[in-house]
Amino acid sequence: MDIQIQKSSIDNILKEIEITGSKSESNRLLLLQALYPEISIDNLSNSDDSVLMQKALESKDSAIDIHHAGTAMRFLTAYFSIQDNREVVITGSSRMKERPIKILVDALKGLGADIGYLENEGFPPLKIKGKKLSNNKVTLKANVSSQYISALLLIASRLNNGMELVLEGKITSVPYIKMTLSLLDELGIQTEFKDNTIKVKSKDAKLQLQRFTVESDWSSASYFYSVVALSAIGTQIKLRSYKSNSLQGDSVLSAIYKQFGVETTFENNSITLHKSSIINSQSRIELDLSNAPDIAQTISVTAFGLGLECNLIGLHTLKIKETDRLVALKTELEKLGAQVAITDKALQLKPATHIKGDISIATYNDHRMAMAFAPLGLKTSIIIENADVVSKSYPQFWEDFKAIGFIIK
Ligand SMILES: O=C(O)C1=C[C@@H](OP(=O)(O)O)[C@@H](O)[C@H](O)C1
Ligand SMILES: C=C(OP(=O)(O)O)C(=O)O
Repeated sequence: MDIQIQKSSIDNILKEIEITGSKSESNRLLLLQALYPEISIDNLSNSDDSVLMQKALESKDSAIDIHHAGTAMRFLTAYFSIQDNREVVITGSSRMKERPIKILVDALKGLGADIGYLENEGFPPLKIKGKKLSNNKVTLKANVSSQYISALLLIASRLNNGMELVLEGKITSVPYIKMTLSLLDELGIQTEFKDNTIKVKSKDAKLQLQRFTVESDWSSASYFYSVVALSAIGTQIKLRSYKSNSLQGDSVLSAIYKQFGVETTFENNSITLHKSSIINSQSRIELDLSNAPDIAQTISVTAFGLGLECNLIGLHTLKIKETDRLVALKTELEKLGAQVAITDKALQLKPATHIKGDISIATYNDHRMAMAFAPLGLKTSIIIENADVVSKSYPQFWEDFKAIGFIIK
């Protein structure tokens, strides 16, 4: 379903939105809950990816289809590798079959796992024969996706001798690794991350009953940051339920969006975003997003909407996400009149003086393409193709967008 967003504006009355739980925290906690049933989880994400993760963990089938859910694919590969005497085929969407998994599979095989490729070497679908893993030390490349590392860490405490991971190369998406380690620490699983080595102690005993409340999703909050940045001075939106000491790396939004004139106030488990200043059109946005890749699309579109120059680096993981996000961003921003240059890891946007109207934005089965471009409805009338892709991480997105004042047909 395509939708049309008419040129809209947000009034000055404070709007409040409750955003679903973090997809990253939820998918980790679901896997940990399968390993340690003493865990209970509040404010679980209602995203497609978390629903698919939960169903896969509950399923007794020998065939699992994880659709577009990358973290779920990687985490479940590790999980099924240690399910003794169970054989599973895990597959996904056609895009999932193009998203590399060899680094993780090689690491698991190094630990003793039995995993085979059913189509192309290095890519899903995989056939996994679960067994007890005999080794505990493995070396892997850390500059392609942190999801491989988190997948290993999540099962590490269930191995007889724990796990020692030696990470090669520049470690990417580090906050996601730290999130995994923090959750293990909260469970009383001992971990150590020093230089390029991570150690996790084995924990076979039962845990004390543990109740976790998932913080709301910061990547989803980015679209409201963009809305406030593109709105008039005085515009405010309140988002629940967030905290200042987040486990999510995308909470860096509160610092980044100051450059777009948006101030963030933390109070009683919520954040209020407030457009407090107009940004000089000569200013330039320069960011390294290797620790926060999921907000690259939002930031590029905000900068374009404000007519600012923007240079983003550290984008090397974007090519293997739901789509090649670098190419998708360039193609769709240029339809609107932008001038964009990309490499395999960087994006440069020239300051724009005009935004074309009634342009139809393709979304490439990527939720973040749909949500990142939507705030441009404050500047022009825009069409978002296959708008229901948002359900991958944020099923209520369009309802919430209407609730803050967007006119959607
Ligand atoms: O571990 C996680 O929950 C995630 C890690 C990141 O992936 P990469 O490490 O591949 O960049 C991020 O892009 C993804 O949306 C979620
Ligand atoms: C990259 C993402 O998800 P995944 O890798 O889990 O498919 C995302 O949500 O932006």
